[in-house]
Amino acid sequence: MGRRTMSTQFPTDRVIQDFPKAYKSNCTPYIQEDFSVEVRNALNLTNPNRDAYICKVIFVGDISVGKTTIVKRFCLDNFEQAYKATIGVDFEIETIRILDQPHNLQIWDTAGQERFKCISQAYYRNSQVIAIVFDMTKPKTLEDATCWLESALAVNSIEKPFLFLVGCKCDLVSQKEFEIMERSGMEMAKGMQAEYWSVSAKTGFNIHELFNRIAGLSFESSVKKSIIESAISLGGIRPSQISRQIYGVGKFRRADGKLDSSCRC
Ligand SMILES: Nc1nc2c(ncn2[C@@H]2O[C@H](COP(=O)(O)OP(=O)(O)OP(=O)(O)O)[C@@H](O)[C@H]2O)c(=O)[nH]1
Repeated sequence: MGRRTMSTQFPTDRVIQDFPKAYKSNCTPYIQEDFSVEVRNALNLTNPNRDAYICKVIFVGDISVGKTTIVKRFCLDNFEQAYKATIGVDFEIETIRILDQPHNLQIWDTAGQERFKCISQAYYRNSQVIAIVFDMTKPKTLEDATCWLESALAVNSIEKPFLFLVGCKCDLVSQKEFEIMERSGMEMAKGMQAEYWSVSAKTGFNIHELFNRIAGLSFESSVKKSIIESAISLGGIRPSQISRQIYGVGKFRRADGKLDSSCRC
């Protein structure tokens, strides 16, 4: 289980005050650059002792691509060189303080082995964030990413989860290979309407940045959802008026800065 810390002793790497940025601004469908005014205003009115917002995050991808190692690097800050296959699923929970509110990331690390797929699929439901991991040294694992996305979406009850495509083990490739794989990964991510990240669980490159980004986007979405739910319960809004922007709906910004018309929304 991940590090649990009393709210008064939060480690600084678990505190977010500014909206976390994407790895590459031209490879994300989530174009928001700051917490919205409505979210900041709502938090000012929030009971400081309210329960933490909760976000379920699942990691999927081929066998041995680095899912467990990414999660362990973030939660425990360690790196295990020896490979131990995940049997079914593993679970970690990490609390991040965002704009002085606790936000719990429930992180589900699923098995890449085919024989465990039936078990792990049962845990895909209600995932606000789906992170599909591939191994930057193995192009086939990037090709398989769309299958992982389809199976994760097939059983997910959240209409528009945030999608991340994560290239792991970037410490093992040469600069040229890195550029080639990153370009392929970014193209794939764009087709999936996912945000792209290159990371190394060994060196720690981009690990905290990735999780902070996941936390920031999901927190904003959870607060907006609770604002709308309160408005519905007070009778000020009809369910049919609920904004489609609550979950991971977004637009791609093209290199020229314009919004891509191929977005899902
Ligand atoms: N050099 C390097 N090795 C890594 C990195 N990430 C993972 N590994 C190694 O790759 C192997 C597989 O990593 P895991 O995290 O167990 O892979 P997994 O995707 O969880 O695998 P399954 O449980 O079978 O689905 C291990 O030997 C790790 O040490 C990385 O960023 N760099």
